[in-house]
Amino acid sequence: MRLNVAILAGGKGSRIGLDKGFLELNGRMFAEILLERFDGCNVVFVCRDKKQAETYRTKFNCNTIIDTVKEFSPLAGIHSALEHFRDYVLIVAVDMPLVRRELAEFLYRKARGYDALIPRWSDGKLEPLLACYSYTAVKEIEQCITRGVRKVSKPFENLKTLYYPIERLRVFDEKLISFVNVNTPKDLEMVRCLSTGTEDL
Ligand SMILES: Nc1nc2c(ncn2[C@@H]2O[C@H](COP(=O)(O)OP(=O)(O)OP(=O)(O)O)[C@@H](O)[C@H]2O)c(=O)[nH]1
Repeated sequence: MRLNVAILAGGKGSRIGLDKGFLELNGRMFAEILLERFDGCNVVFVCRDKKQAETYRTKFNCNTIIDTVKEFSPLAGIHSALEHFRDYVLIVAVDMPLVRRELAEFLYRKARGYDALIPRWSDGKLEPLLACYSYTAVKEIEQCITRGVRKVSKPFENLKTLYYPIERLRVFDEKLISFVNVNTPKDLEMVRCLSTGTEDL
């Protein structure tokens, strides 16, 4: 399936002190790993500004777009991605290098007919940065941005959203490592351990 994939890379990475796309796992940068993982898909990196986009294009030979609203939140990146594709978009954070392609493809297929599909843990916690959004959500997102609402999941409270139980995704990813994201040096160590012995990483 030819997915539309938008990789959010516009964060500051202040807790780890580096653009998270440049972090390395088994000698490859996260951005490279994700580009390869979604080989054959329509992939864009959503960057915070022209300078970052230029760096990504030079370093990774990839397509880039820029946040519609500067220094807002990942919601601006999602908005920008929807305006770019004007269709369904799988959103992946650049700090999730262990995402499984099969799981992502399932989310993309399952989102048909909804404004959004957001994976949800049994305790209610959401994973809006490994989720699928429809262009039909764009107006609601704009309204939130205009009101200064930065919370990514907020616009979807008023839309036709499928909150998909994450436990059911174990068929694609037994340990659910797809959802592990790297914020700190300790997280990076954990991801390096998890990737040991994992196929295709
Ligand atoms: N395009 C875009 N991506 C963002 C923005 N803010 C965060 N992200 C991305 O969203 C994901 C989660 O970001 P966070 O971990 O919450 O924030 P961060 O700024 O990357 O890191 P910290 O500065 O340590 O909080 C990462 O992939 C970021 O690159 C934004 O304003 N625009």
